[in-house]
Amino acid sequence: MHWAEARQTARDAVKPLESVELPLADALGMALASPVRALVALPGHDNSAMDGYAVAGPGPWTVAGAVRAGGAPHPSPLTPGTAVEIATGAPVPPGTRAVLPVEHAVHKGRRVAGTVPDGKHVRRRGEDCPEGRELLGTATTMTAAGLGAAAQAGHDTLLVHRRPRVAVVVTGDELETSGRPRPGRVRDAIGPMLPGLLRASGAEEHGLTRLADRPDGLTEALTESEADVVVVCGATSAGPADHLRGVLRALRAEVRVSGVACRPGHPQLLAVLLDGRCVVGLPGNPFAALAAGLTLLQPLLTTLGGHRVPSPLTARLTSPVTPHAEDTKLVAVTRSGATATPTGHDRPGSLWGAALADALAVLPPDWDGAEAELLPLPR
Ligand SMILES: Nc1nc2c(c(=O)[nH]1)N[C@H]1C(S)=C(S)[C@@H](COP(=O)(O)OP(=O)(O)OC[C@H]3O[C@@H](n4cnc5c(N)ncnc54)[C@H](O)[C@@H]3O)O[C@H]1N2
Ligand code: MOO
Repeated sequence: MHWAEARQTARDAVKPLESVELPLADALGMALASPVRALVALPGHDNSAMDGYAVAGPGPWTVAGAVRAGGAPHPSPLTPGTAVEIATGAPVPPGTRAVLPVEHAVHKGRRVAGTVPDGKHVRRRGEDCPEGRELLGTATTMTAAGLGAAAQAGHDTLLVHRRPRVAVVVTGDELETSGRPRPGRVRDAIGPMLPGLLRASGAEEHGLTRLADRPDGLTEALTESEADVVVVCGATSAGPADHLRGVLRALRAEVRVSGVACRPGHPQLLAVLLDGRCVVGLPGNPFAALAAGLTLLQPLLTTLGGHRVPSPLTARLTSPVTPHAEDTKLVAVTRSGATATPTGHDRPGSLWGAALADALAVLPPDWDGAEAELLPLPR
């Protein structure tokens, strides 16, 4: 299957998960399941944009008191020729014509003078956002600023799609999990890489299982997991130790993507189990696993989490790369403004190039050598 079609198939394979109501602080990075509206007008009252004097009528003005933000409002409307000392954010008394900033005020005993145009430095109730207006639409991913905006608008909790739970199964008789690998063995590089990829896709890890290259443990890992998605690493190919496809057949899973025309990441797969949960097979070659993680797993997880499809990012490559004759090539690059530079060192078995990079450039077989789409790498 073509690379772009495989990504779309992954997006379309699932629907957003159910919604949960969470305190603001817990909703960072999650997608809204319903819009955030302003529960109050913003700002909530006419107030001063400057520290200075709220003045009525033409100057000079007799100063008749002071108002502070959060303090008691001025007891009576201002009459022409009077002023009150006022702090930024404090409610302006009725009758206020403008606020004269303190640095523009000339003091003459109990009177102040200065020039200020009508309406200057007064923020009117509702001028930023009227009460009831939608601030953020459904599917917006909550950022730090988004949480602040929701708090300004009077919210304590948000209705968001729950995070997808992902069980990880790392297979391979040859894998070691610590230290320098002994002769003939290799360190597991995918186990340490996946949590960052899952977090960046709005998902959470729900258990990691290590399996030898045998089918029985794999069947249990797929059927007994309570995760929404099971990711199986390193059993996707056609070798005698690659059991994933056989196990999926035995479980009567519907294989939606069986191999993607991309390099690396060629033998990746996506299947849906009879109960609707998904299985993603990532190739064992570590850079191929990363490429597949961005091709099938990330779109699947962002749909489950209810997020919008991000607008594509593009850049011009600073050095020539020859596209593959038939497959989409994924190349590790570093971005700088509108350009991207290949890092090299990005053969399927090596994560060195990807570790130096901040994106993968997507080069289809018919790439014209101009702009390339970039997939940002998780940080
Ligand atoms: N006859 C064919 N052989 C292979 C094909 C093919 O189409 N026909 N495809 C090749 C490609 S492309 C890839 S990618 C790999 C995918 O293989 P598997 O997903 O079955 O993975 P393994 O065979 O178990 O391992 C491949 C390679 O990666 C190393 N590995 C595995 N897991 C990890 C890990 N967690 N951390 C680090 N390295 C890992 C493993 O030692 C092997 O060197 O198949 C090709 N063969
Ligand atoms: O496509 Mo494999 O995924 O080259 O390494």
